[in-house]
Amino acid sequence: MARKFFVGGNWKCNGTTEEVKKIVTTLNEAEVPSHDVVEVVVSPPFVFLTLVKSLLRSDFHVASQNCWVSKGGAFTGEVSAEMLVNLGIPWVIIGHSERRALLNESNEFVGDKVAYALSQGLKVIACIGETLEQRESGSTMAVVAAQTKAIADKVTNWDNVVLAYEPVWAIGTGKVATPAQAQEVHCELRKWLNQNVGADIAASVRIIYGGSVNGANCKELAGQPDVDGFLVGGASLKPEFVDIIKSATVKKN
Ligand SMILES: O=C[C@H](O)COP(=O)(O)O
Repeated sequence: MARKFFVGGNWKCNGTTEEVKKIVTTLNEAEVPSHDVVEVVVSPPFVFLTLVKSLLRSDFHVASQNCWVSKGGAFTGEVSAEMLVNLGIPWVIIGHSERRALLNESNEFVGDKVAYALSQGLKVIACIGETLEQRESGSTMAVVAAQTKAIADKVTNWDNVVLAYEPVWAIGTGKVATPAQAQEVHCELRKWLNQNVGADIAASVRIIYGGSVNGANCKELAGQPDVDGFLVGGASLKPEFVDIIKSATVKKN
């Protein structure tokens, strides 16, 4: 089954109203491959979600950067999956390494969040990835398999899940994984899904790469057979995000 290329832009905790409008204008004016070729989702901070949704071209979609693990209620500062659905926000990023590291989100908590968001009808970009120490000690696959298992334990239908492999050592550091490093982990993840979840799911789930992706390195990464797109941080705030979207055409060549 062909996996449609997916490009996500994670704006993280950045932007003013004016800056957000400027980024959206750039995206709206960009000539990019059609929606048949690439799916584009941008993820502004909560406070800008409705503004971006109202201004953004209709072939691109928006994602929240997080949501609460269960039904809303007395959880000060949190935003529930129900609220995102109510606002017409189709996607949510869950388990980003910044939340795992800074807010102590465990594998199990991330798995619960993914399952709850899916149960409410959201589509999920689920993030996994190893630290530099874990990579250097040779435990990359054990770490990402455990993170994926915590999701697989709670999820039966993977139709609305995109798996984002984001090695922590590559995030915001300018040290992008080499195409071979990315391909190796993506391929192993697909094998893990094949053995532990099912052949159809392994073949159809999109595994995207994140970590210092930019306009210069995206094409070579996109050329790897198991790299189905990107989750972009810093470069998604810049015009070069358009070049990253265009790298989807590498799959057609
Ligand atoms: O979610 C995106 C990743 O954290 C990558 O961020 P980056 O492109 O700034 O390295």
